[in-house]
Amino acid sequence: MLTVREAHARVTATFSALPAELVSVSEAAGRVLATPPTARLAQPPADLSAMDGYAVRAEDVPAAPTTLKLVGRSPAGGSYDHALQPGETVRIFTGAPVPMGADSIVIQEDTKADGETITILEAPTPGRHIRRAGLDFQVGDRPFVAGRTLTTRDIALAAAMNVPWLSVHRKPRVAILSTGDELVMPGEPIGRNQIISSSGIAVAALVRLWGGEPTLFDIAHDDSTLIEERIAAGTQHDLLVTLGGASVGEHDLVQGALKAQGFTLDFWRIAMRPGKPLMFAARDRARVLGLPGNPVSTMVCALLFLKPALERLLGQPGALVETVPAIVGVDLKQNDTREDYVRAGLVREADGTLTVTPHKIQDSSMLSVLAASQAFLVRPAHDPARKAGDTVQVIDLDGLGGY
Ligand SMILES: Nc1nc2c(c(=O)[nH]1)N[C@H]1C(S)=C(S)[C@@H](COP(=O)(O)OP(=O)(O)OC[C@H]3O[C@@H](n4cnc5c(N)ncnc54)[C@H](O)[C@@H]3O)O[C@H]1N2
Ligand code: MOO
Repeated sequence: MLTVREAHARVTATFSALPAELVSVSEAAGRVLATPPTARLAQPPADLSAMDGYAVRAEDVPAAPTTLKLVGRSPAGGSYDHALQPGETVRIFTGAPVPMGADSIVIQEDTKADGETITILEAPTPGRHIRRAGLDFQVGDRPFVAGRTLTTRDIALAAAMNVPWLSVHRKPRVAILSTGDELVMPGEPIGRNQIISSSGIAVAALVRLWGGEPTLFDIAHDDSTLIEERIAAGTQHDLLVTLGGASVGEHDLVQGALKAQGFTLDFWRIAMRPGKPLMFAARDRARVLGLPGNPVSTMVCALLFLKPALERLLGQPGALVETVPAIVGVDLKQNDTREDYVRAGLVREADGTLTVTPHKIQDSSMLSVLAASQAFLVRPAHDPARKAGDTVQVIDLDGLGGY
């Protein structure tokens, strides 16, 4: 059996960045940058006032109070186009250009206006309340790097840089195929021995969360011809994810169908729990990730293998999900030969340390336990027995942005 690390390395090695496309800056949040944009203007474009008040020459107001003559106005979006002369002041507003000759702004609270006579009540220091041209960014600045998943903060900056279009990687198109006679979609008529195909819905949501575009195929019942047809349709996508049918029972038909369609099975057994019957297969440019059917196994394997595969398609490194140290709350028995992803509660103590406590039941069919977990406690194969208080590694599920 392969280790998780070996399987991760083999999966990610076969994916590389999809081509770029242009999207409107207003649609670009959450997309992955292919080519970093360049600022097309400086911000601010000129020296601007940071306050509502009066533009002055500091040398005209060596001490307060001093009176100055009001000679004009500079509103945001307008300007006062004469040089300020000795003894003059201009009414100015936040975001408005500072008139030539002025070197400081006195806020209006520190002034008294009487017609065209303005009394300055606080002596300014040169440069006070002026934002210099290019303070935020200069023409030609490139504040982003390729491969960055654009946040709303990035979008604000790119828009301010006067970049209407951004070059991002095309979204990975992922087909999702659930197989099994027992499965129906939520809300459909359901037979006595049937269950809901929850995993297709969950994986489609994960694909969206991780930047891809899912297509949820109709459920394929346990019929090799039908499964083969769906697999053929799946090859039109960047990746086909199959759910279930990966194991060894005679109703587990996905492996056979993949072989019949000319796929080479790279591997189909991983030394992990849950998730042992994970499959990965390739044919030319087509890739199939076969996730095990038990719903918790599906979710664990999606995090470990599907997420990095999508990241690679998006021009990112596709590293294995990171673990962080935590203190285990109970004693743990020695682990066996499979790396364990134990569903667990996670509490952040007042001093910032994390305490992890495994749930009592670890059945890989139990979504209620998964949903009530904040962590996977990751136990390497052959991990020795642990005492309460020992340090272990965990995946912080609440830190995964909606997983
Ligand atoms: N003799 C053995 N039996 C099993 C082994 C084994 O090594 N030897 N492995 C077990 C493990 S571990 C897992 S995980 C499962 C995975 O098997 P499959 O990938 O073939 O999945 P299925 O048999 O089709 O289904 C398993 C289970 O999951 C439910 N399921 C399937 N698809 C969905 C879906 N889309 N949504 C919700 N639930 C789904 C299905 O109804 C079954 O209950 O095999 C063990 N057996
Ligand atoms: O590994 Mo299975 O995925 O134990 O349920």
